[in-house]
Amino acid sequence: MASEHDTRQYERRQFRQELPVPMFSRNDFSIWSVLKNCIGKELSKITMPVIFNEPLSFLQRMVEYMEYAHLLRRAAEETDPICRLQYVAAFAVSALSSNWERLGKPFNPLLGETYELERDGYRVVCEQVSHHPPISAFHADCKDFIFHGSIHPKLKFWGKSVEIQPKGQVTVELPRWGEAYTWTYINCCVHNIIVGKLWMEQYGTMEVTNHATGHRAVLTFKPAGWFSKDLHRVEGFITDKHKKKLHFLYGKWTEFIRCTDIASYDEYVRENAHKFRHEGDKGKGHTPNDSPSHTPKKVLAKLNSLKVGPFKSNSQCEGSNSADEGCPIPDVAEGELPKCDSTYSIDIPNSVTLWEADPRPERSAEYYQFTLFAMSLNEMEQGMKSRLCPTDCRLRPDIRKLEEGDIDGAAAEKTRLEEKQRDARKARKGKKGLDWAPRWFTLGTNPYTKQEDWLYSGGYWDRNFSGILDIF
Ligand SMILES: CC(C)CCC[C@@H](C)[C@H]1CC[C@H]2[C@@H]3CC=C4C[C@@H](O)CC[C@]4(C)[C@H]3CC[C@]12C
Repeated sequence: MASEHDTRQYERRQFRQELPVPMFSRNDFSIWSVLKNCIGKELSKITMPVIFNEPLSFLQRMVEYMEYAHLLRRAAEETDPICRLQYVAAFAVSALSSNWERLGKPFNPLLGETYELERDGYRVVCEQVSHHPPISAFHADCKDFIFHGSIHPKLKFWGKSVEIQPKGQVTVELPRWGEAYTWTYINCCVHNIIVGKLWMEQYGTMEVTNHATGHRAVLTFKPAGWFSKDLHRVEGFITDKHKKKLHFLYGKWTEFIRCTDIASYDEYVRENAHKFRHEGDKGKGHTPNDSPSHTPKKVLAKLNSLKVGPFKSNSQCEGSNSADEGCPIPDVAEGELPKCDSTYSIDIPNSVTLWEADPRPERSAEYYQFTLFAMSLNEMEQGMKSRLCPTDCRLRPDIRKLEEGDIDGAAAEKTRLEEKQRDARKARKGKKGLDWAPRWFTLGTNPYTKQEDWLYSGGYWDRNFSGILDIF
């Protein structure tokens, strides 16, 4: 199939490859000194110094999901529902790849803030639909697919780590096939808040369901594990509606995802049982040979629970009030950055590569570890300013100032905007008929999952922006 050619048929504009100035070093600043009094709190309620921000709004960060949108177009081209699911699942994994090494905090969107992007034949519109709790909604469409969802990122600070549990769901619709796919977000955790180098991992189980056929891709994102053998690894199965396994998917969310048929997978496991373990190996008599004899009992118990099955996402965190108990990843020594064991690479015969991450731009480290796609998201393109909705993040002065390297200016603007938001809320309070409501989305029910969801009410692209509130 010709998906590469397909993307090429769309107008290829040249976007900026770098930000205006390199970022300020954060080496002289300690996150711990800011957060030490906030253990157990929701991070959305904590004001952090701008130095820990990246010059993007969370709405823009959310749109980074679209970096590999060509996979959805590719899915729509496939005539076999299993192939379509493979590409939708690959898209779901690819959407997380830009998070690798991205440890700056995006700006909290102001209530009513919006973001739009038109690229490669698709367009997307986002809106901050709620402030407390913070909820962001997005809706992307083109002739081949519709992709929409909402995120409420719950950030919990646990002392040594910050745990992020994004609530909400995403839906992909392929109109040509009358199909809808949905899945939910997995958790992520930022380590080494007190000492050492920050690092992030994403873990948990993601179920991509095709509601029309009952096919499912159940993907497990693994915690780093002992000696970081499983750092960034993802694997899982495609099953039919009777839960029969059809294909095996494996890879790393930072690099690639591959797919093989179940027969090749079974054979591979039989021949490589000593080095390749997965949830299905449970009880096959294999003992981990990498648990040092001096490992404390408590840690070993935890290790075993991680080794034998898909990681149970947040159960360890719930109801725990110990600061040390947050993210359940005890295996990497405190303060250390896990190194991936590169000799442990798997390549199963008869595999097809569904997705491969593009390398980061050369000077990415000087620019908040942005991908090329991220570099362009806050760009004010020619002729854009007059057409944009007045609530678009590109017009936010604090983000623009940070992008230009003016930390103090950014901090002052951020404070001003947050005060303005507070004043506006106070002014609305108690005044009948002045209740704030999102402009482009309404709270409804997702027709496929029957869950509460924010659905696009349409009209944004008519570009009639009269009566839009001034939030900046
Ligand atoms: C104290 C400092 C280090 C906090 C920094 C927090 C940063 C790294 C956090 C804040 C909000 C977080 C995001 C919240 C929600 C999502 C959606 C999910 O599908 C992928 C991860 C992603 C995109 C998170 C990535 C990490 C993130 C950007």
